[in-house]
Amino acid sequence: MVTYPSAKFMECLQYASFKHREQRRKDPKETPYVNHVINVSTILSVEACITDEPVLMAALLHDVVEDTDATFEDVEKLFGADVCGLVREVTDDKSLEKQERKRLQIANAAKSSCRAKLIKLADKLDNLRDLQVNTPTGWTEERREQYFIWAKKVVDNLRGTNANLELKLDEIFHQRGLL
Ligand SMILES: Nc1nc2c(ncn2[C@@H]2O[C@H](COP(=O)(O)OP(=O)(O)O)[C@@H](OP(=O)(O)OP(=O)(O)O)[C@H]2O)c(=O)[nH]1
Ligand SMILES: [Mn+2]
Repeated sequence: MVTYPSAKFMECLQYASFKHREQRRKDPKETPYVNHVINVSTILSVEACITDEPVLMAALLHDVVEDTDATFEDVEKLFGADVCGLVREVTDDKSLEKQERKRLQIANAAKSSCRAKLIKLADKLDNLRDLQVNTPTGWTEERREQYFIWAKKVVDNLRGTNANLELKLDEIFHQRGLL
């Protein structure tokens, strides 16, 4: 018998909330970081109607290796090779310089699998929704504007993946005068 949500999905949620427990977002209210990864998984489930469970799980884990002490080995052992492969695809190499990481996000977007592209689209949608209402602490207007411009370059390389998510992103780019 299949029951929803699955035990594996719940374990994923618990693991992500534990690993990100001390991190906060950069918004003035210092939202717990885990809210972002929950948003990304929820966008995929509710707004994009994705039922591919490893994708929804990888969405919960998409920043766990990049931003906590978790390793790909941990993720593979706990959640399997499929979920781990997706997390790998969406993880930036933090040892690289920021400019190079930003350049690689644009270049790698085009080469990603369809399932990884879904996660990246939802990730950017959540970050941009947040940026529409908040300026992260310490950011100038110019930096916020540059993020929208860069995010559009990433999204342009993710197109043809999910019409609904792309429409919602395009509404934001339109509002910012980028489309
Ligand atoms: N909009 C927004 N972003 C926040 C907030 N707190 C943290 N972030 C993260 O900040 C990143 C953008 O900041 P940058 O200065 O451009 O990049 P950096 O953190 O990698 O140095 C986003 O990462 P990214 O690489 O675009 O994506 P990802 O790391 O989420 O996968 C986003 O996840 C917040 O309150 N609002
Ligand atoms: Mn993210």
